[in-house]
Amino acid sequence: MVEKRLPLPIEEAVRRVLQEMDVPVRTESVPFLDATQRFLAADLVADHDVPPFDRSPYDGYALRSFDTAQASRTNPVRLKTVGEIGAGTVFAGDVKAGETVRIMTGAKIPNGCDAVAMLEVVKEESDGYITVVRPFAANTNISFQGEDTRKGTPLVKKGSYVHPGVAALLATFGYNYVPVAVQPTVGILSMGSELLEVGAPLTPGKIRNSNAYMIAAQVRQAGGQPVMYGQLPDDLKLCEQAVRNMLEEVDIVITTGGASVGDYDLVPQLIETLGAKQIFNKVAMRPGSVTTAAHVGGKPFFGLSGNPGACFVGCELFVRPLIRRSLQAQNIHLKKSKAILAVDFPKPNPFTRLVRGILSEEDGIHKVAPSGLDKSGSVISLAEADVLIMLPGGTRGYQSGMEVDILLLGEQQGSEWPWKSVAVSSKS
Ligand SMILES: Nc1nc2c(c(=O)[nH]1)N[C@H]1C(S)=C(S)[C@@H](COP(=O)(O)OP(=O)(O)OC[C@H]3O[C@@H](n4cnc5c(N)ncnc54)[C@H](O)[C@@H]3O)O[C@H]1N2
Ligand code: MOO
Ligand SMILES: [Mg+2]
Repeated sequence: MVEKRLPLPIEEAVRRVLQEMDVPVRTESVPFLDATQRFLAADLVADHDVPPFDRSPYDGYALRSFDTAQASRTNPVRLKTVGEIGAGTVFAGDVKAGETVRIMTGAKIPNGCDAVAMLEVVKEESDGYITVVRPFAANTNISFQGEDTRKGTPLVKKGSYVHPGVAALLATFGYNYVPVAVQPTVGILSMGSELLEVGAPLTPGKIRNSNAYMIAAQVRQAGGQPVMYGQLPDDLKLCEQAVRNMLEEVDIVITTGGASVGDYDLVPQLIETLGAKQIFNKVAMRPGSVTTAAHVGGKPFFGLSGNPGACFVGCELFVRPLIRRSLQAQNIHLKKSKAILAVDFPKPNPFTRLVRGILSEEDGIHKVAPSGLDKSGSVISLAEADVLIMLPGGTRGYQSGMEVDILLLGEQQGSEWPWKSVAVSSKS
């Protein structure tokens, strides 16, 4: 008789992973370019005003507004050009009454000037003077020191993802080296006698090991460092030794395959021989119901399903938040949003379904539809999926036009806790 497993609601399973497992938070300082797509390990606070000086937003002439107060078509005002400055050059001295400085975008406003006239609105004379035929109020066309931000302003929080905008701020404030969270190492082992190396030709009964590379990409996207432990046949001794090594060497251990109840499914035996503390071995979700989570002395061990769809979902739901937490990210879970179902799901399912889906927009309405064959064992539908459509388990199906929750894939902002409003069934 096969062991009866007790399925945990997804919310509870995620909660227990975060409660009972830990990945240490470590920080390091890395050269700037290595910090992009990493997570900041310190708050970024402006240590100077931006811009750091009053500057011209246009190519033109810096002048004293007072000089132009009476200027008009019938009363043109002539100003003497006493200098020329481009960005990076500072005009030495003070600009006096009746004088102007030719100034380019980004150059510091010369002392004495309080306005800039764009090149297009002045007449340049051949005798070194310009003529203006309208007044320029004080402060016209000036980008003021500190208008972007003031010294001392908190700008980006510790745990933020270093996207291009954050990179711009880091450079602005002189971060040659950037304090970032150390990427936790995640060991990945594929178990299965049917598995071929990626480079091997197909032979009868065998398939290529796609899960390991999928997980590696997911780990990278989450902010971790994948460590490849290859693939092994369904042999307890070999797999046990490999997992023991992984437990010594990496922060998080992942196996894929053999998580179910079959003759060659080794995860249950591995849990026993390793003396691991099992957190769950069944979750009330499809795919991914056979996901196993355990820890050995606190070190996380995930036995993800061999079915690619189930393996993918298990990694996104359980591994990703652990990685993100060790990076001190603010929102460690997939971002939740809402969309309108574009197809029917008439068959009720006792477990919550997480359907690989494509998000699209039509007349301002966001719609979701499956990205392909939605079987746990299908791999092709993963390629185009940009969301997981959440269909809570229960006794009813879902119809096109209904609003449903979705989890966005490959998105950096994340959700604090996307599970609250999702009803899940605990029926096995
Ligand atoms: N009697 C039952 N059978 C099954 C149950 C069950 O509850 N009772 N659960 C089903 C569910 S749900 C899933 S999901 C799968 C889980 O299977 P395992 O985690 O044990 O994985 P395997 O048996 O090793 O392989 C399943 C499937 O996936 C392919 N696979 C395995 N590894 C890889 C890899 N690295 N890359 C690509 N594909 C992989 C493998 O060839 C199999 O086709 O169990 C159901 N059965
Ligand atoms: O774990 Mo299985 O994926 O429910 O399909
Ligand atoms: Mg199996």
